[in-house]
Formats: sequence, C-alpha cells, structure tokens
Amino acid sequence: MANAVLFDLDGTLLDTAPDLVAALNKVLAAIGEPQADYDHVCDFASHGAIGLLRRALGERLDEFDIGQLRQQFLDVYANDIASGTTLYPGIEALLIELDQRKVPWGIVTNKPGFLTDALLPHFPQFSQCQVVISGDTCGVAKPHPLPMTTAAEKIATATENILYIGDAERDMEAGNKVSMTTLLAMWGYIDSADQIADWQADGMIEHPTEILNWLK
Ligand SMILES: O=C(O)COP(=O)(O)O
Repeated sequence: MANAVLFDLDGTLLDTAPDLVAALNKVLAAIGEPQADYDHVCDFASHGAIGLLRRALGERLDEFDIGQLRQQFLDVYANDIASGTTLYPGIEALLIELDQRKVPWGIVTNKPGFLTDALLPHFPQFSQCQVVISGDTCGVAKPHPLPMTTAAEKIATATENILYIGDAERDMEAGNKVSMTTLLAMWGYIDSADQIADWQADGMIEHPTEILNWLK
C-alpha cells in the first residue's frame, strides 16, 4: 500500500477551466475568431494551451503560427490566472487529512513553471505541499517518466509506494511507467469520447476522500 501521494493539478486538484477558457476566448477575440462554447472546450483544459486552441479552432489552428498563438494564450492566462479557479469539492478536507497523518504529498503538472508558480500561492491549502514539478522542470513533461521519478526522489519515497492521481491518459501512462499506483479522478476533465477503460488506471475514484482507502 502507498504512503505518499502525488497529484496532477488542472482537473485534479483545481478546476482551472474557467480561467483557461476565459483566456482562450480573449485570444480568439484578438485574432477575430468566434468565442468558444464553454462545454465544448472545458474538458480539454488538461491538455494545455495547444490542446485548448486545437479544440476551439480545429484544423484552422494550422493556419496560424502555433508557437506564437500558444505564447499569446499563456501571457493572457498569466495575467488573470486565479479569478475563476477553485479547489474541487473534497480536496481541502483531503489535504488536511494527509497533513494530519503526515503523508507526504506533492504536485506533478504539465503546466509551465511560471504559471504553476503564479497560481499555487492563491491557495493556502497547498502550504504543506512537499514537491512541485512543472511541465518544464525536467525538460520533458508527462507522459515521460522523468517528472514522476524526480518528484519521488524529492519526497524520498519509492515510486511503488506512491499514489498518482490525475484526470488524463498521460497521467495514468506516466504513473504506470514508474510503477506508481494510478487513480483516475473522475471529477476532472474527461471527455465523453475518452476511452478511459484503456488507460490502465489502477482505480477510478469519484471523490477525493476515496484516496485515503489506498493509503497504508
Ligand atoms: O497545463 C497543462 O498542460 C495541463 O496541466 P496538468 O498536467 O496539471 O493537467
């Protein structure tokens, strides 16, 4: 059984979609494109800037300088990163319980570090977080295993004894590659077309408190 927990950020700890979609719509307005429908794009909030832009623009994204558009999106998002973002129900209580049990926990996200660093201080509930690995911390991002093993080293825990909680296929893949126990956060950004049965999660959980059942 596990004795440490690592979390994905967007779609797992935080519902960041309101601010991400607001940024997306500001960028779409700036390039003269129609606004995105929230429900159409929100489940792509775990897929980064390009995932959101691709969902909104489809193949027309290729008509733009994608790198420049991504940077524009990141800059706009950084300017208003936390006004609509909230902790998912049950996360605060879970983190308090982990802290009381002295269970080390941390974050492995694909968000670029400058955004993670800007966002996390808005949530004092994260004050006991022991490690934060962002998408550019290790030079490679999930599903590459390096962010996972780097986080495990920082909390001095063998990967086999770590739970990794995420809402995307790349999260399950990255965790499974390094023998963590992977739990799929069903409250996150899971699209109806996602084939979650193929993601090889060790468990699928509907509420954060279920994580406690997987701990020693
Ligand atoms: O911003 C992203 O690329 C997604 O971030 P996540 O890994 O926390 O879901």
